[in-house]
Amino acid sequence: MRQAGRYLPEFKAMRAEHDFFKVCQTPELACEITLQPIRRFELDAAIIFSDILVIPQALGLEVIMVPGKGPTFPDPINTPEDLKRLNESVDVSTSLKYVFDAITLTRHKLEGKVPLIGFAGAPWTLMGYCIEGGGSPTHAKSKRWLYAHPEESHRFLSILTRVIIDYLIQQVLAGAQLLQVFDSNAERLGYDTFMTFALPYLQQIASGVKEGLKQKGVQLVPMIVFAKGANYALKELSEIGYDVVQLSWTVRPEQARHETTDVTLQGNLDPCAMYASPDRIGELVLQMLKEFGTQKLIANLGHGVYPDFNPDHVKAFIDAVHHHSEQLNSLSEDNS
Ligand SMILES: Cc1c2[nH]c(c1CCC(=O)O)Cc1[nH]c(c(CCC(=O)O)c1C)Cc1[nH]c(c(CCC(=O)O)c1C)Cc1[nH]c(c(CCC(=O)O)c1C)C2
Repeated sequence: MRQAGRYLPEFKAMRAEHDFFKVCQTPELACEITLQPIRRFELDAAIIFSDILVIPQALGLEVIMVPGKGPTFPDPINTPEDLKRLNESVDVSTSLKYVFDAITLTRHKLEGKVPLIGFAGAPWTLMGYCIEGGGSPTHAKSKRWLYAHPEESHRFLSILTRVIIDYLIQQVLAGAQLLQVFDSNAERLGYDTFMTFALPYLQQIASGVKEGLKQKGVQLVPMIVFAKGANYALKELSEIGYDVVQLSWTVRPEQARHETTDVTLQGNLDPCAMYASPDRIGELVLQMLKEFGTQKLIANLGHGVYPDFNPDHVKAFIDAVHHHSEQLNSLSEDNS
């Protein structure tokens, strides 16, 4: 959940010297940034430093990081005709080799201390960025495609799905021990559009990655799905082959437990809770752990950290998770 980026002074110092995508493309730098939060905090896992937009880049689209604005496509996909611009036969093993090298290097440097998470953007979210040309408050341009060009939308989503599956398989071969798929723009969809244009592709990714790893004789890794804000489809999300469902802060833990079957949940404290005092953060963590229960839970925020978070408050969150979960676990052992 963006644990490395933006709010850490050591990250800001690195970014003052290097362009964002240059850092992603330089394994030594990406590895160093991945390790920064691990050195500072008692985290239980590391997430490789990269971005979901490296896939559109691999497909041939230009993406630049504009200071104060975020990732920007100077020449986005406007019409179905523009799909011809995509390099559909891209070989990710060469074009995204820098990610795999960063993963392998980071695995070595972690020396088994914590597992390393790899990730990719989901098809709907990546399609959204390619069409909007960057972030958007409504996603009206990309949603327009779903209604005005449904067939071409499916074609676009299928192209992305194939590349994502290949990319995730190769992350595991390079050393990733868990995989997270980010459908951050799911919150823009409703039940029907999500079931038509997002869920089937998320399902194909889970089954495609597992099948691909089996064929290569490689041990499967747990997979996490994050369809941000898709609280209308929690049941469905828990039934499409992922081991973990990440939740945004907009759903009650009790409701999520009730609606999902047999998956681990991940989340879901409001990231803005990091603006509270460290003591208050501790209370909120305890409440969250009580509501979820400490088993089948990966305690986390409900979305990524913001640039102006105080690292001491992030530390308060992480330490409170360990402290309160140990206490709750020992209480339940005493009772059994
Ligand atoms: C997992 C991850 C992501 N980005 C980054 C990581 C690396 C992990 C880490 O920082 O610890 C670095 C990562 N990516 C970015 C930054 C900030 C760049 C900087 O230093 O200026 C960092 C640290 C840039 C970025 N990249 C993106 C945005 C959002 C733009 C928008 O919609 O308005 C932004 C601002 C796209 C993006 N990127 C990502 C997502 C999915 C998660 C989420 O919903 O937050 C999304 C939607 C995923």
